[in-house]
Amino acid sequence: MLALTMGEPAGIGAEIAVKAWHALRATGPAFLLLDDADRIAGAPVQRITAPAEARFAEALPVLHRPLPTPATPGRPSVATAPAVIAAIREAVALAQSGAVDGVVTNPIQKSVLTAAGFAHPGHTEFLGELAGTGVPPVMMLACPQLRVVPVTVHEPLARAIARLTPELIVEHARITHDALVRDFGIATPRLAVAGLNPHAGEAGTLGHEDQAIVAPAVAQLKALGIAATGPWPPDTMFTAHARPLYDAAICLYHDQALIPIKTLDMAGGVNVTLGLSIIRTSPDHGTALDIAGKGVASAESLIAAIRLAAQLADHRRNRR
Ligand SMILES: NC(=O)C1=CN([C@@H]2O[C@H](COP(=O)(O)OP(=O)(O)OC[C@H]3O[C@@H](n4cnc5c(N)ncnc54)[C@H](O)[C@@H]3O)[C@@H](O)[C@H]2O)C=CC1
Ligand SMILES: NCC(=O)COP(=O)(O)O
Repeated sequence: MLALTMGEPAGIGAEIAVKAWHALRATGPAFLLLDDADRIAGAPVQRITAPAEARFAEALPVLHRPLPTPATPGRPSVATAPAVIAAIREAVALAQSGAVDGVVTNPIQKSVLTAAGFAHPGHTEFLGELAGTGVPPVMMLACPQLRVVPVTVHEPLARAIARLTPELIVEHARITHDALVRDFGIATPRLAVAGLNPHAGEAGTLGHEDQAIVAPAVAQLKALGIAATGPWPPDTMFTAHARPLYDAAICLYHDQALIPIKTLDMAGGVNVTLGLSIIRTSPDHGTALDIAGKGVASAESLIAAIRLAAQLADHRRNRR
């Protein structure tokens, strides 16, 4: 059993949760939804007070957490932000207590939570606070053809580049390596570290960072016994020819990682947080306010996130 959070109530979260229930009710993985049960349409709802009560094949189990004000599709409100945040907290607590196997989060409207006083750029950092393990929480996006890990995430590009150090790259690569072994069942993960500049700096003629920052990070990783390579020229490392040569690409900034995976497989991509004491996945897309309430949202990425969370939880359990 997994716990699925409501996400932004004015977005597509409830709609794709219902679609995911229809797709998975016969086969699983089973999940419960933390949301206002009164606003769930399109599926039979079972109001539960604890995960163990859920009869997933019969109805969508909902831990009823009423919203203070009805949500209007496409128009997020700061009034619902406390409920959105509380659902994440509660899902994490359920996972920490062992009542559920992991957490799947529906997308949040970050600007609205920020306006309501939420101090984190996104789930990843909040989850690091709630369920950290002494290492930074690391974002991975995964689809069948590719796994990417951005070393810097939600910050202006100029600042992200200024923050790059060999230590930061090594730290993210080590956490990725350990998660690939522990949760993904890959015995000897191969990591490809992206370059920053065109042609990975063209021997220093197109920027110094590849030689000064990325290459030393790769050397440190090799010295640690990790099968790391790079810096890879960023424009060719995501081709069909290159992808089979590594298990995860360590990328230097948000869009270097997310553009290739969303272009390859927006529907099947899953966001996974590495370095937590619990399992957490999420669809790779956002709140899709432009289509909220129209009934046209795809639940494919959410379904992939639910399936992957169950697989990761199984791997972790079996390694104990
Ligand atoms: N894990 C999370 O909580 C995430 C939250 N966000 C947040 O979502 C908000 C909106 O972000 P955007 O950049 O506009 O990205 P978005 O993914 O919400 O939307 C981009 C485009 O993709 C479409 N789209 C997204 N999901 C879809 C689905 N399931 N089915 C069909 N079409 C879909 C939308 O209609 C839109 O045209 C922002 O506040 C952002 O921070 C974005 C990504 C992840
Ligand atoms: N662009 C990816 C993203 O926004 C995911 O953020 P998070 O809420 O999972 O930290």
